[in-house]
Amino acid sequence: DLSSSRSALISLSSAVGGRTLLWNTSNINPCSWSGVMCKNDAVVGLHLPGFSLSGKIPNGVFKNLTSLKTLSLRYNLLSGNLPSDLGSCSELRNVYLQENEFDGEIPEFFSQLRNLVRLNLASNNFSGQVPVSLKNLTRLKTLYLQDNNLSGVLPELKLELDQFNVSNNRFNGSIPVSLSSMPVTAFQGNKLCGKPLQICPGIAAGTGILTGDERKKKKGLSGGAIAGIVIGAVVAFALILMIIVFICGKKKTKKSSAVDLASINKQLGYDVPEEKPVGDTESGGGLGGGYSVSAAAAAAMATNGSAKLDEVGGGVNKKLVFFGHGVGGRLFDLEELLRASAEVLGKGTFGTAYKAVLEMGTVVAVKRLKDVILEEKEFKEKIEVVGAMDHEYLVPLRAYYFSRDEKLLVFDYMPTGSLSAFLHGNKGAGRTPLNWELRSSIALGVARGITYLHSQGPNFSHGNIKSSNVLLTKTYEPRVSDFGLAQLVGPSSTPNRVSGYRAPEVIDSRKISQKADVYSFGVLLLELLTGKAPTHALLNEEGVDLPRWVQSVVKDDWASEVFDLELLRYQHAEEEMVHLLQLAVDCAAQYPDTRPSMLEVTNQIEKLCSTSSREASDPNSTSFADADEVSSH
Ligand SMILES: Nc1ncnc2c1ncn2[C@@H]1O[C@H](COP(=O)(O)OP(=O)(O)OP(=O)(O)O)[C@@H](O)[C@H]1O
Repeated sequence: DLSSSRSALISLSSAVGGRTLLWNTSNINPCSWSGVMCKNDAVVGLHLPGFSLSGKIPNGVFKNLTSLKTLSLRYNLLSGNLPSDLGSCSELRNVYLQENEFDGEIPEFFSQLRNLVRLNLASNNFSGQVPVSLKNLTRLKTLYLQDNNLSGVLPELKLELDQFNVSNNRFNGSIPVSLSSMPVTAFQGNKLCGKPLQICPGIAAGTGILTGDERKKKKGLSGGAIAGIVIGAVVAFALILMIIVFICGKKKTKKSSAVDLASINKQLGYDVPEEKPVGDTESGGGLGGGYSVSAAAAAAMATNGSAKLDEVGGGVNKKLVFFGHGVGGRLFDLEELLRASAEVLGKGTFGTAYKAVLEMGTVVAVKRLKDVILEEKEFKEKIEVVGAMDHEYLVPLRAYYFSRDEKLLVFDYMPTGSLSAFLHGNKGAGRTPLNWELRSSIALGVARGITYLHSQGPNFSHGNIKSSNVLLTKTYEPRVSDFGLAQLVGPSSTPNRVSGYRAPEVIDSRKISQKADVYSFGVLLLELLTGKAPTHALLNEEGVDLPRWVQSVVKDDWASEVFDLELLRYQHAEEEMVHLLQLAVDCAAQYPDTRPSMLEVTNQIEKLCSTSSREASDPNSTSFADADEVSSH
């Protein structure tokens, strides 16, 4: 009953401390305490991830919490053995104990928790063997044991697991057949062999698989082993050869990208002297990346006047066509653009993007389009529509250039890079963490930008919404880029790789409906909340996309289990996070008709952001403890 659960939680709190010390224990109803979830007057969930808990969990806590369905104590500093009375929580479905310092063996009692679906014991100090009795857990879908000190042979559990990982332990022997379809990464960092890793030495074809123990008994090298070693040596040699070839190949491609802008000059009719790879010369513009146009090429261009330009494209006077007032109020000509020192920013679906630093320090991003199949007139019409878009949260297209051989687009340069790089790039020291306020304001800005595009008419859509197309200003304000480009290029350039953002109904990526944009935006929101890239290798190996992964976790668990680790410390905002998560899931609905419109989405995010800023500025809710109580309902 609730009162015994209450005293159990109080004894837990006094043993492990952390943020459970903020529990208002004078309140006789523990269901209002942060992280405690109740249903029908029973505690069914205990969610204390990243709560700064430390020390040992005393015995006797869990025998008074037998209705628990979910136990999440991940990312704490809990140590010692798991208390044996945890085995009495027979309703448990989800157990998240990863990233602690628990030690001892994996208790046998887990095998009595017949409802277990997810068991995550990763990144602890567990040792000993994996109990064979886990095979009784017929509902188990997730078994994560990586980064422990477990040893021995992996037992044949014969479970239908979706997620499995035992990497970085001390297991040996052969991998059981029922686990052979798991990815290689699930087993790395052990002394294991057999599918999906290399075949175990000493197995003659058809003789079946030996366990580690059996193999130890076999002395000497069998014919198979010798053959294995020989084949291994040959393969290793071939690999080294391939790596050498690959590295040489890479060097070459670097060289060619180094003079990309110079080669544009050539095509435009300039006399470009023999190119020198910039990596070898001094990069004149002083750009760290060093992909500058060689100084000699620039000099040659400077002496060649715009007369030469007239010859390109059949005598039509080709120049940069500007929209509005140029970049930072400055207009420049093609020559100046081509003279600029340039640095490759990256290759995208529609071509390569460069950063170009012009005279007087003006910086622009230039996109060199490939595979444009449109005639000039049609291209002009379409690009003028893009150029006419004018909104705070869009990256403005400043100018374009069209000739038979070259199509260039000039945008404002965004110094902080893309949201994608920020979310998934370097997470090390020196990086500004993306806190909840930043993430929600980025979500709002992007939503406003897309809503603006959609408001131009029913046929207006972005067509390629993803986190690498959300660029950030110095103050981390978002700017949506790349809108309308999918319509300019031929089918070969349309993003056909499984991107994770594309709505299921989309067949032709040049024709993306507004509702398909909404889907992509939903995936982008999920990415912001979970910190997981929709193209995340782990997700893909499991054949699950981000929306389905989130839905499965939310359905049989608590929504907050999906949030990015970095967001865990903003628990005062959990209610808003859960709201945004729900909105994201709605956007990424399977059927277009059930998705909200971008305008509705923007309105909802606006509401959500205004509540959180109101709370933050409300003097009555400044105390962390109070804020916490509010969010736990
Ligand atoms: N205006 C800009 N300012 C700063 N960086 C930019 C700008 N435009 C693009 N980039 C960066 O250049 C790189 C390549 O961009 P690009 O848009 O060509 O490809 P993408 O976004 O990866 O894919 P796609 O072509 O499908 O949109 C990206 O990393 C992007 O962050």
